[in-house]
Amino acid sequence: VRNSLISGNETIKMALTIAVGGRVWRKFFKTFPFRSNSALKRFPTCRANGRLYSTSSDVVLVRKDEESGIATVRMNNPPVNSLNPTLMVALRSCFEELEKDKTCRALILTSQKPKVFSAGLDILQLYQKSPDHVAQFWEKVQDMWLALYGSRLITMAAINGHCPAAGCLLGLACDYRIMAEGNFRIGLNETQLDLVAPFWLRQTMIDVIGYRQAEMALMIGALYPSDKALQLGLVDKLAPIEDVQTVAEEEVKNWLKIPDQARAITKMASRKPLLDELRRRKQEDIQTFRDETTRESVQKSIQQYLEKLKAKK
Ligand SMILES: CC/C=C\C/C=C\C/C=C\C=C\CC(=O)SCCNC(=O)CCNC(=O)[C@H](O)C(C)(C)COP(=O)(O)OP(=O)(O)OC[C@H]1O[C@@H](n2cnc3c(N)ncnc32)[C@H](O)[C@@H]1OP(=O)(O)O
Repeated sequence: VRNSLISGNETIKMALTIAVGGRVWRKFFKTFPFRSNSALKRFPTCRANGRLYSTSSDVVLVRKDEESGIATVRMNNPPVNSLNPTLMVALRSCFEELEKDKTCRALILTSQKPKVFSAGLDILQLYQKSPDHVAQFWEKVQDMWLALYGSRLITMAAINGHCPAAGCLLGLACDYRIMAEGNFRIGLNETQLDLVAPFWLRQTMIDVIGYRQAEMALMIGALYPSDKALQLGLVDKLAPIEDVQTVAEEEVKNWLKIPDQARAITKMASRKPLLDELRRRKQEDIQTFRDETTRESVQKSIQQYLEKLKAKK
C-alpha cells in the first residue's frame, strides 16, 4: 500500500483541483476528507482565537498568533502528559478545530511542562480494564493520530523533554521534530511492555528513519537519547531545552514561505495511502489491540512495568 503512493484517478483529481483556481480548497478537501463533521460535534471544542485558550478540561492549551497563523498547542496533563481519554479527545478536537480555521497555517505541538513531552499512553487505562474500555481507548488513539497525521497544516513537534511510546507516535505524526538536547529519550518502546506497535505506527517509523533502523528500534523497543535520535533522523534538529519553542517558531516561519496549497497537496499525496489503510482497517486494528492488551501474559507485563515505574522513586 505504501509503495503504490497514489492512484491514477487521484492524480487526475489532484491535477483538476490545481486547475480550477478559486474553488481549489473546496475540491481539495473533497479529494482528501481529513475528518468527519459528525465526529466534531461529539467532542469538546477548543477555539483558537488569538489569546491563550484552554479546552473545558484545561488539558490542552492553545495560543494562536493571528498575524502569522501559527498555533501553539501545549499538552497540560501533569505530571507527565500521559495520554488518557480526556487528553486524547481534547487533542483531537483541537487539531480538528485548527484544521477548520482558515486563518491557521501551522501548529506547534509541545508540552506545558518542560522535561516531559509525553509519557505515552496512560498505562493505567490498559491495566485490569474491560475489553470494551480498552477498545474505546484505542479508538481515541487512532482518531487523535488520524487528525494530526492527516492535517493540511504545517505540523511541528517541539519535543521539550522525554518522548517515549505514544509520545513518539505524536512526534512522528508531525512534519518536523525539534528535540531538547540533553538526557531526554525518545522512541517506540512498546515491546518492553509486551505490546506490539500497530502497522500504521510501524510504517511511520519506517518512513521517518528507514526500514533497517526502524525494524531494529521496534524489535528492541529502543529509547534513544536526543543526540542519537538526531543521528538516526528520528528528530530533525536539537536545541537547548529553553530554546525548543523559539527554534520551532523559526523553522515554521521558513516553511510558511512555501505556498500552502502545493505543500499540503504534496503532503497528502504521500500520507493518503496510510490514512486510508487505517480508516479501512480501523475495526480490525481495535480488535487486535483489545485482544492483545487484555491477554493474561500482557497484563502481567503491564503490571510489572507499573511496579518498575513506582519503584523508581
Ligand atoms: C493493533 C495494535 C496492537 C497492539 C498495539 C499495542 C501498542 C501499540 C501502540 C502504541 C502503544 C503505546 C504504548 C504506550 O504508550 S504505553 C506507555 C509507555 N510509556 C513509557 O514507557 C514511559 C513511562 N514513564 C517514564 O518513563 C517516566 O515517567 C518519564 C521518563 C516519562 C518521566 O519521568 P519522571 O521521573 O519525570 O516521572 P515519574 O516519576 O516516572 O512519573 C510521575 C508519575 O507518573 C506516572 N507515569 C509515568 N508514565 C506513565 C504512563 N505512561 N502512564 C501512566 N502513569 C505514568 C508514574 O508512575 C508516576 O506516578 P506516581 O507519582 O508514582 O503516582
